[in-house]
Amino acid sequence: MFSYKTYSSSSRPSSSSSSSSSCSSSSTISSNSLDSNGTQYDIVFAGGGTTACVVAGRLAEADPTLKILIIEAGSHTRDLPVHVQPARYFHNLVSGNALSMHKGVVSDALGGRAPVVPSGCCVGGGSSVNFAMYTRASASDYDDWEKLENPGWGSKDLIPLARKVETFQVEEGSPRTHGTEGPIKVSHGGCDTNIGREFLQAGTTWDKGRTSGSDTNDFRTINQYTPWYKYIDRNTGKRSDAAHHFIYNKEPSQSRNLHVLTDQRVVRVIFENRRAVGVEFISAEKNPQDKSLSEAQVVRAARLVVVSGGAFGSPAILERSGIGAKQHLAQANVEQTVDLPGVGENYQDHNLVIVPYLAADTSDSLEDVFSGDEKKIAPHLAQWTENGSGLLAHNSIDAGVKMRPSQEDLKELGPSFKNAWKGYFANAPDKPVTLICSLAAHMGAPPETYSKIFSIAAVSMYPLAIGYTHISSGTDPRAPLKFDPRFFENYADVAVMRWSYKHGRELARRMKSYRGELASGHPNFPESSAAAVVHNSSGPASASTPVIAYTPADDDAIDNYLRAKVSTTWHSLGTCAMKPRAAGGVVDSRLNVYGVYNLKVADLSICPANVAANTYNTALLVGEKAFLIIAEELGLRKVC
Ligand SMILES: Cc1cc2nc3c(=O)[nH]c(=O)nc-3n(C[C@H](O)[C@H](O)[C@H](O)COP(=O)(O)OP(=O)(O)OC[C@H]3O[C@@H](n4cnc5c(N)ncnc54)[C@H](O)[C@@H]3O)c2cc1C
Repeated sequence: MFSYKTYSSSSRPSSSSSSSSSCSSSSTISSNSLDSNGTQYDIVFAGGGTTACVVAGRLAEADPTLKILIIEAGSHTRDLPVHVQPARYFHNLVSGNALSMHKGVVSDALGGRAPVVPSGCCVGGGSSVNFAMYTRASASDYDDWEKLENPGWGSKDLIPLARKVETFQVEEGSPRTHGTEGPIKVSHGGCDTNIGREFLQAGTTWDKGRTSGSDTNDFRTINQYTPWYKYIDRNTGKRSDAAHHFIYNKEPSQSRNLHVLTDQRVVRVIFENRRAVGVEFISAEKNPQDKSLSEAQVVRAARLVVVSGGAFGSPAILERSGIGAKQHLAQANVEQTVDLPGVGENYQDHNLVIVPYLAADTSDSLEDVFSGDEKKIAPHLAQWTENGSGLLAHNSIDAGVKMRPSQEDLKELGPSFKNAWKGYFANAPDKPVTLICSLAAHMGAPPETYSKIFSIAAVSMYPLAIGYTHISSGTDPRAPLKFDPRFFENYADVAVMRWSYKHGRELARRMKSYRGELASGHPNFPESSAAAVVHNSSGPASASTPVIAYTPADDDAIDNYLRAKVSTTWHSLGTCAMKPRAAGGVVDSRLNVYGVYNLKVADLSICPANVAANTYNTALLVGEKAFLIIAEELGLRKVC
């Protein structure tokens, strides 16, 4: 077992990160040491990602006397170009810096692959590394949460918080659903691309069953081709993440008692008589000499411990604290203190394929900014530095559609999807089945013969796959997790992606920039098939060109391709679900962990069910709601 060292001003950990040492150390927010006044805080956050930043930042504003500590496994992100310049997200993804990689088990459903699901690992978590795509859930998603005995979590409660959190810098947005004064900025980004415009053009001229509009993010609109907005500040061109907009932006008067300790991993929560009184943590950096993990430290929380480690980190912290299913705890030599079999179960994500198409030389592309070559990036950097515009203030994604199938589409989706449709979608008209968008970019190595590529991404919104994540070590928070997302284990999930691939392909070949298909990024159709890959094309198909006819052999080729290619959408959630304990719940509707006191979970692990959107927005809403709950319990009535 660990020996504890309790923090005092003379026993501070040293920073293990170069990026954190490059941050200003003038305020407690940027330094990497504990409060010199002592070891006890009012509230300690285990994890400093998206949701934690919202809750801690709001609490610090509401009561600057509250002593708050955030312990984050990753490093500081303050003013670092790789985090604040939006298009650098691709670099983060390729380098794996500021990410944790979670490797799943080898799966037959994925053609023998082991899926890898990254999550954010830095101050700001996912919000500081994500693609900055702005989409919002369907109102019925939150209403479904409320029906699971979660009063106060329905759309009528959360939509006002969605307005509160954002400033929508797009003229077309309705003030009924969009905000004008919140810290998180949403805009078109630094420019728009011809690829986005062509996608909208193809959708509205060819796809007669769907409409076009300016905003599909009012929690209700679906089946509409619209511009796709971004978490980018129109005025500065900077990423609108939770770290810079809830933590690093604080005035000294609000941040004196708000402390962020980076590069440290929380091992477990410390209890006295089932009351959470602090956490134990160790350096996040694995030191080969440190076999005993003997340098564990403890910090105390007088009023509350909030576990905010995300869908992977939070269940792991609970399990190492003795909270979970006996079988999983026993395998990691952890003594069970609370029997909560739902911990680490109910893992959910979205399925993604990004399909590449050959593009005309005149097409806009983020290939230079994605290249990582600073010489190619230089002109974009100059423009961004001058006025925050251009492709560096972009994510390549300008347009999309949330798709719900027509009767004809339902035939294509086939019998495997029938029960899902009847049970989940048929009576919820605001729920899309898939989301399709264009990218002025190629998310892979550049091909040898063509320099320009655009892509079409398809994301299924409610995969039936439900996975799990559990600890493999009871003492080492750096040990890999036992993880299986179970992607594609239900054939209906494959059918949804096959339909999405076909629809996206029809759109792509009608876009003005279309010049054919990058064969390595498409199914291996028989050469004689009418569906065979088009190696090059002089231009697009017309709107009236008949759709491609696929044979059963073609469908098999698509299925095999999807099994080989499908990936995470980085939207992990659900592993400490907010629902009744008897139904496998981990937290109640006030985010309290069942069976103990003074312990809450606040992040996307609490989602009891999936949402039809990229998940940053839901993390912001969970943060705003958690703040209201905690503020009320602390008696900060002014803000409630
Ligand atoms: C690559 C990527 C691209 C994405 N793209 C988009 C997008 O374009 N649009 C969108 O809406 N959403 C996107 N998302 C999803 C979205 O960003 C996340 O769903 C959201 O940020 C999750 O918030 P969270 O608070 O639940 O967890 P996180 O933000 O992941 O925060 C959890 C934090 O806890 C820390 N932690 C974990 N365990 C410990 C421990 N033991 N001790 C200390 N710290 C710990 C982690 O390091 C992390 O910083 C993307 C995510 C990723 C990773």
